[in-house]
Amino acid sequence: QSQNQTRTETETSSNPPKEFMISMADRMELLLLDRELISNLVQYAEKLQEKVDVLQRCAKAMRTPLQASKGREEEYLSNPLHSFQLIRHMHEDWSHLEKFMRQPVGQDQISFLKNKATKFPSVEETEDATEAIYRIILTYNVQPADLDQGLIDGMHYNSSISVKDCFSLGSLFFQWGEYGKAAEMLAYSLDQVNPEYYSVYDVLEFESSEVFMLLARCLVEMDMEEDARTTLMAHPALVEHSERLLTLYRNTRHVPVSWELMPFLPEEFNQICRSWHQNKPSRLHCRYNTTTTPFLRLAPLRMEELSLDPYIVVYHNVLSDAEIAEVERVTEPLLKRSVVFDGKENKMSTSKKRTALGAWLPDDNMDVSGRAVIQRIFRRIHELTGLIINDRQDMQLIKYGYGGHYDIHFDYFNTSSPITKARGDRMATVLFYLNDVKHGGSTAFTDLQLKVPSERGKVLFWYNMRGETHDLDSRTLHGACPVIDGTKTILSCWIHELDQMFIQPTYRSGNRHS
Ligand SMILES: O=C(O)CCC(=O)C(=O)O
Ligand SMILES: [Fe+2]
Repeated sequence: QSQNQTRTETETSSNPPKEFMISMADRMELLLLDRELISNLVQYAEKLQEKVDVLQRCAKAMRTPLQASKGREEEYLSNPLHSFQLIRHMHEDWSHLEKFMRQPVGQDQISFLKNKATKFPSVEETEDATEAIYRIILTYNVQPADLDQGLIDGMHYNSSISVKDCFSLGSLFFQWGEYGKAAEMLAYSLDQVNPEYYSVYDVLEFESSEVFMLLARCLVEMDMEEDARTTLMAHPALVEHSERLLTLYRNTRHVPVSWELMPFLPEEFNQICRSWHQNKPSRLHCRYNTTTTPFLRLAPLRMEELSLDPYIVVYHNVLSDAEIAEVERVTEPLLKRSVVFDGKENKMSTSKKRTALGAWLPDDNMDVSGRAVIQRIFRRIHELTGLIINDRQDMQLIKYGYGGHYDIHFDYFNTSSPITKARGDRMATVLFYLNDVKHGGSTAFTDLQLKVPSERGKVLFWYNMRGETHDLDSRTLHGACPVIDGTKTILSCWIHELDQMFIQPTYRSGNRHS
């Protein structure tokens, strides 16, 4: 389980990369570019076709006068007119034709394509996009055949998937050591091969033998050597190498990438994310909270208790549309990918634990109106929870795109650090959902079998510690399910225990650093 990312991490500030998963506008740009390039390709083909047409006409024009010569060449050449024609034609025409044949065609279209290459997604961006689909497939248990029909978690998306898409997903599953899923995906990729497109595969440098080899390798990893042999034997180019390849795969077993570089999506968590998971019916109720603070007597908020132990409640309609819009406006320029130190590569890299953009609030560069809305939200948190909100409160806006998720984690640190020494650990969490997510993106509490969908204006509040003892409560293990459709924006605010020292009768440090 990962620990929450903290304010102390360094963050990259260079050229902001495109956010294809999060930003519809960035994806739209790609789609429009793709359309432009397809018309460019059609234009290029037309230019080539014009030349082909002219060449065919030339061949026909040159062939016609010779037609009469077939089988009676001597007679033909005894005609002085024919002889003259032949000599003149051979002297002049072929050199002109050579000039024409050499003339480049469609150079403008080739340059156009080349110049647009700077706008193509990078290797990293493409990996991110593939990993996003990997998370959706794994969490929502999407079968390859479902993917082809665009069926995800019980919803129909009007889409399908190509051979190359399947192969690239299969390769990622393989890299991450999910050999069974990889094999399913690769086998499905082979089913999708369309003989009509053989020449297209050639141009796109797609070798079906690569799919067969990777599939065989997965089967070896799963100790299914006989099936691996059959797979290799099924490809004409691999038949004679099959034994050598099998020995190679047997002797060089695959090492999946290190677990730190992979998302952690255990089955217990995934099951809660899926649409058929229903929270256990509780006998807890929904009521208006008018008691926590005097403010609530004037403006009661609809409150729903989700769990009494640990204490988890939901409030509805806490933030107004104007407040949400204001928070989003002031945060937009601050959003960055969170990065963590990757010990293996010895560099900062984007975290696979949480695939989203984040911004710490409030920020020094924020305008007056931005600061005001953040302060108003802090006050609202106090009114809801009755807890003391420090003026150095940590609050983070998190924005997830498709496939965006947060690995299961505890919000407390359970380590000794300057923050925990000064303010204690994170005793409670307040989570504001700023939008409705069309599909996916719920918050899931694994141990409690509890799912909380992202719904605009809703606030989730829970204690990470037991009330009496301040023992860290491991039942609060939770994460964010991958978003399937749309984006998800939340505000996370963590309330520290030592900030409460004047309102709590006694303080105990609980079961720390266990
Ligand atoms: O996005 C979510 O639903 C969960 C966020 C979360 O766990 C956190 O910010 O600590
Ligand atoms: Fe959390």
